[in-house]
Amino acid sequence: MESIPKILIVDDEKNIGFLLETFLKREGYEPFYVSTGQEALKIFDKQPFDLVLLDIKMPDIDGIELLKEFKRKRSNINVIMITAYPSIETAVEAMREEAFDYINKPLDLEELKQLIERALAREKKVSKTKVFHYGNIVARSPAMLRILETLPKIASTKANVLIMGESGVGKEIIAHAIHSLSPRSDKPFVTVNCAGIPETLLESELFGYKKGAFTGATTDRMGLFQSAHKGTLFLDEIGDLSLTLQVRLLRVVEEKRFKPLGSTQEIEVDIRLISATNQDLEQKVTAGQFREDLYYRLNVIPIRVPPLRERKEDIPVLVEHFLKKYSKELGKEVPKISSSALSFLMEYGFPGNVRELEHIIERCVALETGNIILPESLVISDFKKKKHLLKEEAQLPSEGIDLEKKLAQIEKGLILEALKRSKGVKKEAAKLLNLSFRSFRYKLQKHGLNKIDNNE
Ligand SMILES: Nc1ncnc2c1ncn2[C@@H]1O[C@H](COP(=O)(O)OP(=O)(O)OP(=O)(O)O)[C@@H](O)[C@H]1O
Repeated sequence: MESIPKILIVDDEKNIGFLLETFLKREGYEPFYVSTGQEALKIFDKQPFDLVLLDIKMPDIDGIELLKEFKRKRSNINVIMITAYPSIETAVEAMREEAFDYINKPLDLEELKQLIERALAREKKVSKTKVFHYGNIVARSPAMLRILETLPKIASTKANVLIMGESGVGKEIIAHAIHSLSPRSDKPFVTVNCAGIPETLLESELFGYKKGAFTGATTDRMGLFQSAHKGTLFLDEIGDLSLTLQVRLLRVVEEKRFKPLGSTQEIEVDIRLISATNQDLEQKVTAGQFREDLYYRLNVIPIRVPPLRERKEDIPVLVEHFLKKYSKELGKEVPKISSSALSFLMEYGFPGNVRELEHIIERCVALETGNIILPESLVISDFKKKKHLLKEEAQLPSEGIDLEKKLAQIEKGLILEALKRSKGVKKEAAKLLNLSFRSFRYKLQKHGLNKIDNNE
């Protein structure tokens, strides 16, 4: 079933806003009108709009600034600019900031209708290969897109969510997105890591204590349950929670109230619980290590995040995302990744999932001096790399291969890499490959690369 396209209208002239709202409803869309830039930014974070109609002249935030902000938040959002003062400069600027198009006031509704249809058709065309940007989350794999598309709906309910997946797949970032999309977004998002904290400490962290509850409790302390009141509590590594704490947690989940340690008074809380685990909780339930009743209470909406090796389409977009992120942080120009380095990453198994990829790219950006990332810049533990390369070298598909062709491909790849690294200086490229200039030139010819217009 196709959903009705949601369109955000941003215009300080209320009569135009209402006119557009009525018009779009009549055309079968779901419009949402706001009259200020501030409101627009707020609502944009909460709803998955398909298109934005944006007035270029806004009193509180300039339309172009808003456009930039929308694009920063979701680079693939289609925005049509509305302008009362047609000027080449503003139109050019809007297009430079990647607005879909612009339309002049007084509005020609027929023209607008066609523009909207074109913009939405483009959205549909690219949706199969689109890169999803939500806040800090980027994804392209169908598996992740399916998960991300459900988040606004999940966020609009109060149901508890259990996110399952290996370490580093992005469970916390998803939990955070659910919170930001929810009506609780302006209330706290509190994270608790249930692993590695001794039971008694975790208990006092979660529930807080009264002064004198135990030796060392010199003042009252508010627990995390209370800090998350009206907001979201994210319980990471829930599988590590002791059976005693599971009982206490179950009570809070069921009764929405609890007593801090040493207190006789109950505190009522209104929290949405999102839990995460990298363990097989069902198996823990069977083994008697996790309470079944608690499991069902926490797992009202399950989200299973696949490991990165099962959604390789995400690797290139994540690489690009992290390259930009860390170049910006370090004040460097964004480097490009060579095709050989990218293919290495595409083949790699990422036992540490997205976190591992993020660290690899962070290190690369920090250490890289050139503007192209080569396979050797990827600091993956040597052991893993060697094992991986050996596997690569020894791979022979069951149907066999055309050895000559394969070797020629490898040769061409290495020649291109050498040329890149030597910035096109052929003599240096030849040196990198331990070839005489003559045989290097011969090989360029053989691979049809002799047209490369570079200095020798
Ligand atoms: N789709 C994504 N887009 C951008 N960044 C991501 C994505 N997925 C994960 N990350 C980044 O990878 C790192 C690990 O993600 P996160 O902490 O959410 O994983 P996790 O599954 O909760 O890990 P753990 O089980 O170890 O707690 C974070 O820095 C996060 O920002």
